[in-house]
Amino acid sequence: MTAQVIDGKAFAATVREKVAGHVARLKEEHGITPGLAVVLVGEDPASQVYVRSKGKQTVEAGMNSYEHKLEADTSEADLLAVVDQLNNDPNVHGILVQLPLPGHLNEDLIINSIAPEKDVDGFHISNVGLLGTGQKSMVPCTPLGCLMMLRDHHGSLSGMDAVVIGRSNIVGKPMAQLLLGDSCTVTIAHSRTKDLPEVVRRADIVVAAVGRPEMVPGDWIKEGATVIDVGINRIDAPEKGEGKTRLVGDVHYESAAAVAGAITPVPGGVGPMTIACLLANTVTACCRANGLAEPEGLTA
Ligand SMILES: NC(=O)C1=CN([C@@H]2O[C@H](COP(=O)(O)OP(=O)(O)OC[C@H]3O[C@@H](n4cnc5c(N)ncnc54)[C@H](OP(=O)(O)O)[C@@H]3O)[C@@H](O)[C@H]2O)C=CC1
Ligand SMILES: Nc1nc(=O)c2c([nH]1)NC[C@@H]1CN(c3ccc(C(=O)N[C@@H](CCC(=O)O)C(=O)O)cc3)C=[N+]21
Repeated sequence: MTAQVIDGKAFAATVREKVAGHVARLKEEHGITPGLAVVLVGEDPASQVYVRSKGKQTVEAGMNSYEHKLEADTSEADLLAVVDQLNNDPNVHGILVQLPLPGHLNEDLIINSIAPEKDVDGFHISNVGLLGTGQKSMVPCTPLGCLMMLRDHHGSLSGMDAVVIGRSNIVGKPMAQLLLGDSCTVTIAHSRTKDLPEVVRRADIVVAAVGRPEMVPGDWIKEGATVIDVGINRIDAPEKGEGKTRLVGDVHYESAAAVAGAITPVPGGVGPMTIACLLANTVTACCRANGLAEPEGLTA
């Protein structure tokens, strides 16, 4: 079998189009422009690339983008003050503090200082609790993007065996909650899991969010399974020339695509969906803030 490629890049473009449509309507009918503020502390080059691309897509969707770039040695008090100012700014409907933060800053403290209704990452403990209890919340962008692709491919996920590799707060755990919400039988695997290959072989749906380049080979994948590769790993690519690099996922694409029923590529899979869902969450937050009906199909 050769897997169907799930084109996250194309799917993300359709999500962004829907977002842009809602933004246009909010402007015309209500005179409101949704705004997204992104806070970047320090100069991590990968983070700078993401932040730039988020800002560009925010503006392309017709929304306002506010970028706050702070020095790497910014104090916790100063960062909290920036978040507080954004919490109180009526033009800002979504706030994202780019992670990871420099080591001297307490990530939990900073994330939990964001007003939950503006927490478009869905990382605030209130949103985590709401998601865990099946209540309306802000849903983390990366797992939301994965869920949208899975629903689009399968229709119903009910009764499917899903294995999520990785238990981080930003990907693995919320992904497992969403799959459970769609009535999958969910296993969360991690670095202490015994016989990971056997666990993964049971899965109808595999979500790999490990951060280890090409760790999951094709012979761990059940014939016909759907593989969602969250990993974004930059590795050396001497074949492209000296000092060149390329992006790979956490799944060994070639061998997995030979047995899977469907698979997301890297790049062009989960990454673009993450940003599209960030824009979607911003529109959702803006509608909720203004007591307006929120767009359908843009959240879980
Ligand atoms: N496409 C996108 O938009 C995004 C992509 N990413 C990418 O997704 C990947 C995961 O990110 P994130 O969740 O933040 O990463 P973390 O490092 O926070 O978590 C990694 C998880 O993988 C587990 N793990 C590590 N090694 C193994 C192993 N050998 N076997 C089984 N499990 C293992 C860890 O287990 P333990 O808990 O036991 O240590 C941990 O739970 C990264 O490549 C990241 O770049 C992340 C966010 C967004
Ligand atoms: N508060 C916070 N929220 C995040 O959502 C968040 C974060 N911090 N920190 C970093 C991770 C990573 N992340 C990505 C988003 C898009 C791509 C993406 O669009 N990737 C492209 C390729 C980009 C490239 O070429 O480098 C693709 O996969 O096709 C990747 C990774 C969001 N993150």
